[in-house]
Parts: sequence; structure tokens; C-alpha cells
Amino acid sequence: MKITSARVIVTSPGRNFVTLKIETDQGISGIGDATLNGREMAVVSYLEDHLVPLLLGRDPHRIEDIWQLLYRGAYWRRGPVTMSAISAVDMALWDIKGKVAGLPVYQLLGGASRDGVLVYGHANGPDIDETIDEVGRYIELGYRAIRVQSGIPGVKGAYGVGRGQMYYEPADSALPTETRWDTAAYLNFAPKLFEKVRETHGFDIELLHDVHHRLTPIEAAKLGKSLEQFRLFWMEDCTPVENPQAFRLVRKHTVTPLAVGEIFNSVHDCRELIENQLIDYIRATVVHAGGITGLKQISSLAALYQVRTGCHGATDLSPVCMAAALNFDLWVPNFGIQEYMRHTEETNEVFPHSYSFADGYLHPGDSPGLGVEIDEDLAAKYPYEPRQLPVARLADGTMWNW
Ligand SMILES: O=C(O)[C@@H](O)[C@@H](O)[C@H](O)[C@H](O)CO
Ligand SMILES: [Mg+2]
Repeated sequence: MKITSARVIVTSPGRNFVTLKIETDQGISGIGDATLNGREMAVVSYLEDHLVPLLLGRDPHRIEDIWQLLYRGAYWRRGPVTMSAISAVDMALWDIKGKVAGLPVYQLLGGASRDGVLVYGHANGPDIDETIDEVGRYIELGYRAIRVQSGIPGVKGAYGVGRGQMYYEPADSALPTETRWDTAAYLNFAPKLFEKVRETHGFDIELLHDVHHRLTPIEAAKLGKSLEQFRLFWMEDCTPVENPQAFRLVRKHTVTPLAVGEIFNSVHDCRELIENQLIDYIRATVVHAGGITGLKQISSLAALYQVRTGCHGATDLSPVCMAAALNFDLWVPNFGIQEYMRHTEETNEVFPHSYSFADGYLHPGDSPGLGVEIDEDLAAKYPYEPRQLPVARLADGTMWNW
């Protein structure tokens, strides 16, 4: 079997997605997600200019060998652009292997370890009352785990608060939107938010919260401590992770479980946090961490330390990534939870898929391969739109972490 073509498709049904399609001499094709939010075209160029020529004529069954070729062969290892490109190739090859075998990819990985994949949805609102109503709506929809984010009085553009219901799209304009950040206001507000959510909705539902890199380690420790009584499933990205040792300080002060890793792109980024048991959930995901092959390396290391997976699943990860993540999640022994931010109808039409939601769980379905396709005619109707993620500044104008 030989790869005869590899094409990059950029489409923007509400937001930008980059998809790689690999075709073979046996008429079987596979697709992979290569979306890097706000930096999409860098990955398009990496794929078209540097990887596609390397793929032509190769045997698509040699997934591991091609992964090693692209990883080692670049000389310049790792980094989000390189690893998103490698991820797309890896996903497309697993898709092809599944289609040849006539099996969903989770069967090739070792089969299902569970009946369904526990997911968490996003409830958010401009203030506490509306956020609490949103949590109620998610409970009615059947969710068992819900991420809660709310607007904060005096903070312009708090992270995680959407402009409409169900969909949250932070990359909202061609040049970054400027938001404000106020740590003191947030630290006062967050415990009040969770107190009200627990008061209204009780303790039977799992609650999660994303701090989105906004705090220093000691502030993060303080927040974790003040939220302990509300028994969060996790507190995410509580402080920037360039220095993993910062998490020692957080850990020393709180038993609120910690989740990190949505911006990681290799097992090496995860190693120090995992080996020192500084986190409870690793958030690396298929599209940014080297595909299913990269994620297998990460989850195997994590399993040794009882760290569980909690793959990133925001809407900037396309349904192709979601399908791959769900095949991985259904198999991976040390699964924790999967993020599930719903895509818009337009996006779902461009990427028809076999995964489905019921009772708080997603299932990848049993279509051969990843269980997702791209409707290329429809995709062509939504041209690329330059969009970047927002930035955040403090009240005095100092640049902060968005
Ligand atoms: O946990 C999450 O889903 C996030 O932190 C994302 O919304 C993140 O901001 C985006 O994926 C950035 O592209
Ligand atoms: Mg996050």
C-alpha cells in the first residue's frame, strides 16, 4: 500500500480548522486535525512545504516509523507547529489502518476499557445567577461533570465567558482583543461562585474550573485551599507551567486536584510534573501532542504515577481530533475525563461523524477508522478567516497571561 497524495484543507465554518487528507493507491483515505488556534497557517505551511513531499510513496501502515521519521528527521524537535503537523499525519494514518482492518481505531489500540467516555461540558454566564442557571441546563442535558466559569464584577472579558449559549469562541478577531485581569477581584469572587453552585445544585455533580494561567504559585495555592470545601474534580492551569517546579508550592498547600497540559506537545513537557506527582490529570491531546502515537507515550508514563488523562477538547480542536481523542479515551487504561465543548451545526455538517452523546458519556461509534469524514464541497464554502486569541492586561496596563 502506498500514499499517493496528501492535501491540506482549511475551512472556517464559524472558526478555522486545518485538516490533512492522505490518499492511497487502494482508494482508502484518512484524515487528521492540524488546527493550532490563532496560528493555523504556520502549520499549513509546515505540512505543505515540508511534510507532504516526505509522505508520498510511503507505506501508510508504518505509523510508528513515519512518526519517528517526522520527529527525529526534522532535527528541530518538538514545538506546537511541528507537533500539530505530526499529529495530523499520525491521526490520518490510524484512520487508514482502521479502515483497512474494518475496525474502529479503539479496537486496534487494545479494545474498549469502558462503556463510554465521561465528558465535561462548559457552563458559563456573565454573572453568578446566570452561570448557576447554565449549570442547571447542563444537568438537564444529562452531563455528570461541568466546568463552571463566570463573569467577574469589574473584570472586562473574564476568561471562559461566552457571548451566546453553548458555544464559546475566544479567538474572536483578526487582531487580539484586549481584556483586563484583576487577581484580587477573582480570588474574592471564585469561592462565592462555587459556594452558590453547590448550594443550588448539590454535591452529586462533578465541578471543574479553569484558571487559565492567571495566578502566581502562591495565589494558586490560596485559591485551591479556598475551593477545597466545594470538592472540585479539578482546578486547571492554575499557574503558568514553563517552570514545572512552581507546582510543588501549589501542591504543598492544597488537596484540590490539579490538571495541566493543554499547551504541551510532547511527553518531555509532561515528565517532570508526572514523575514528581505534582498533578492529577494530564490534559495533553491528540492534535497538539503528536497524535495517538504521542498520546500513548504520555499516558503510559502517567499510568506509572496514577496520573489520569483529561484531554483538552475545546472547539478549536476539530471533530477530527474529537473522534481520535474518543477512540483513544475508550481504550486508555488510566482515563480520567474528556473535555467536550460542542461544535456548531455548521462545523458538524462539514465533519460528519459517528460519535454521539448520551447520559453524560460520549462514544466514538463503530465506524471503521476514526469515524469522521470531511465534506470537501461544503468545507470550500467557508474560506479561512484570520483570527487570533485575546490578550490580557492588568489595570495599570501591564501585560499578563491570557
Ligand atoms: O480548557 C480549555 O478548553 C481552554 O483553556 C481553551 O478554551 C483554550 O483557551 C483554547 O483552546 C485556546 O485555543
Ligand atoms: Mg484550559
